[in-house]
Amino acid sequence: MNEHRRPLMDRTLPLLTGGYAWLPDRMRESSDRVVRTRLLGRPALAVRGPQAVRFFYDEAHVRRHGAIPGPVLDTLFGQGAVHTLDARAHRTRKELFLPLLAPARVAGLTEQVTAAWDDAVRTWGERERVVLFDEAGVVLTRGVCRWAGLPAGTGTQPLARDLVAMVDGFATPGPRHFRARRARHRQEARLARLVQDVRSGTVTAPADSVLDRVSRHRDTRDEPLDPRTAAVELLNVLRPTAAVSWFVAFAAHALHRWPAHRERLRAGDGAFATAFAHEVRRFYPFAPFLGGRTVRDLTWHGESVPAGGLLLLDVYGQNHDEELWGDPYAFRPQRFLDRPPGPDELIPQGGGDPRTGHRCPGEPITIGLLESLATRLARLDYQVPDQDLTIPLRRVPTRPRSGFAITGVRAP
Ligand code: HEM
Repeated sequence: MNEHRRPLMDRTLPLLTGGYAWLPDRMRESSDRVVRTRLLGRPALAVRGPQAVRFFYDEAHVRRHGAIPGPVLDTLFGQGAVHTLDARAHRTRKELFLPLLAPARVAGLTEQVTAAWDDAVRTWGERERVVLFDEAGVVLTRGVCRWAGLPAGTGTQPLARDLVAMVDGFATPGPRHFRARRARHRQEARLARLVQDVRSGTVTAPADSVLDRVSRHRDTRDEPLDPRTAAVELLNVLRPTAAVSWFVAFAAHALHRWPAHRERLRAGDGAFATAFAHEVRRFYPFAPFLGGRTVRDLTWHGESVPAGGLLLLDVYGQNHDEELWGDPYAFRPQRFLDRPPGPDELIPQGGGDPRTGHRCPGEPITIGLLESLATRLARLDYQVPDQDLTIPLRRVPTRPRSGFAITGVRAP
């Protein structure tokens, strides 16, 4: 087809400097929501829209093995993580994460996190200034460690800092990236020792807890995970749960800019809390796009990419696509009260089926945590002092620059 139409310049550098806007800007030039480009030295095709989601998640089209750059594995996901597996190896490893979808597990984690939140809030009144992003990271880490069965007394604050650092530094060269690498190295080593202690019986993991399941999990060769890989997968539960702190800071930002939403949250309107959580995840930027290696020559809407290239799913662009959302740059939770999102429409945590594909198994947890924490935020009495609340789109992952500081907290 037309893949040899013109030489493509590698766009890795513009991507690193352009951030969230890079792909949507290129998409704007296309009438068919498809962009041919070159990334990491490979030809690439970027697509968007619910049909494109199904195209992207078809295993006959895309494999994950070898798709994720080393610097992202060494910071965000970990070498050998579930994210990098395909076919039977993926489904076998994914079983480890499927219990996370169960409503009872979601409720259990939400209970632990909200208890940690309520404890923390009682101390905020004594402090001159509280940075919500930082505090939420600690609260979420405390809650998820208890829920996952980690032994008490494993210094929550340093762990929270490391979990947040792993996410903060994955997409950037420089000091943030090296902090992320060090954080991962430290925590993988520590948690690998913990898994060994569980296996040797020195530490008891509560039955059926995440720690217990990771320690006992057997892969396709019916062997336990090596301790380092077990630590990687344990971190694949702890780290993204701590990362909900990004959405907590965004929720605070939304309540500050559009305070009218406070009332329905305060009143405990559950359907509205769900809609609010969806709108926070749609409106605010987090994952810019997803990528996989093409297993054969592929054509989408007349544009082609050869086998061995990259297929990219424009996550941020799709969550702001005018055709899907009508008024994508309006923060309007009501849109999800009028109509719940189709599974391949709202894709901040990927698309398709989390049971068989790579979609995030932590989506119900994220929604549950956001519903509860946004409601608690709406009920909290605080002031928002002068600070830099801009959310720079060139920074990945981004957040309000100040981390969202509050003062004069009065717990309910
Ligand atoms: C801050 C909120 C979160 C965001 C924005 C997020 C986003 C994502 C995205 C974009 C993917 C990749 C989907 C794909 O490759 O197709 C993913 C995968 C994954 N997420 Fe999340 N996630 C979040 C929270 C969570 C939570 C709370 C957990 C677990 C407790 C979790 C566990 C995972 C795992 C294990 C995978 C790999 C799934 C696979 O490859 O099969 N995530 N997430």
